[in-house]
Amino acid sequence: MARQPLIAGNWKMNLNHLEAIALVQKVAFALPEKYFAKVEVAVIPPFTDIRSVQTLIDGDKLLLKHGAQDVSEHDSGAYTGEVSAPMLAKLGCDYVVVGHSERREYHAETDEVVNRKARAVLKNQMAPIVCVGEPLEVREAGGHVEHSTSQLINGLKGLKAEQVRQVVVAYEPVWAIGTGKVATAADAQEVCAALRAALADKYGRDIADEIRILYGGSVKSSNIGELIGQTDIDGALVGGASLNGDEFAKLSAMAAGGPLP
Ligand SMILES: O=C(CO)COP(=O)(O)O
Repeated sequence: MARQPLIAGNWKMNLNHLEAIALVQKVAFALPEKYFAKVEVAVIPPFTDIRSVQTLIDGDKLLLKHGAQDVSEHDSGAYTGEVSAPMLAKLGCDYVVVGHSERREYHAETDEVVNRKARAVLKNQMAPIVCVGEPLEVREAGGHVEHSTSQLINGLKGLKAEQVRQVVVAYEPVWAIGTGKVATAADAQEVCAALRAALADKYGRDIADEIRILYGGSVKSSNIGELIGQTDIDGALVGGASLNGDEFAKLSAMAAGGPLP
């Protein structure tokens, strides 16, 4: 079964809501509708931008999807500063990133936390983008496959097979994030294939074949073609390059199989 590629732009902590509107308009203007038949394109802005982005997408019937970068594991209550999955669902979010390495590193998120967040997202009919990936010292010691597969299997613990089907996986080697140092297509494929094999082991081949596995780490329009040409890479989680509307549109068009006119 063919998996539809997904290009998701993780804006991280960039752009206020006015800048967000300008960027979404730019992407929508630069990327003709016909490309959306071949690639799903999502923007993942900061929480404070989501309402503006949702209003624009809905109002102009744009084909872009949108999501959030994080979520609380709790549904409601005395959790000052947190944003819940029901709140994000109400804002029409399609995707929620969980377990990004920046959250794991700066906010001490463990696999158990990531697992509870993924469950909260699924319970509210959105798709979690579960991020995994090794730091440089693990890669240098040769433990990258083991590290990433174990993060994934722990992150999905206790989910039913029909929930696992909704999950998107993102392999983001920490050493390739924001460094300009993209993993070679072969390196990325090695880990993405291992992640799919681990999913097949645990949930069966049919489910593993349905799940989209993205690569993330210094993805640009100039390298997406080679990455997406790999058997087990179904798109990208894009940081820096998603902040430039023309570049993000170009990158998305490349993932759809052809350059922009
Ligand atoms: O962390 C990333 C996306 O979630 C990747 O960021 P860069 O594309 O800026 O390397």
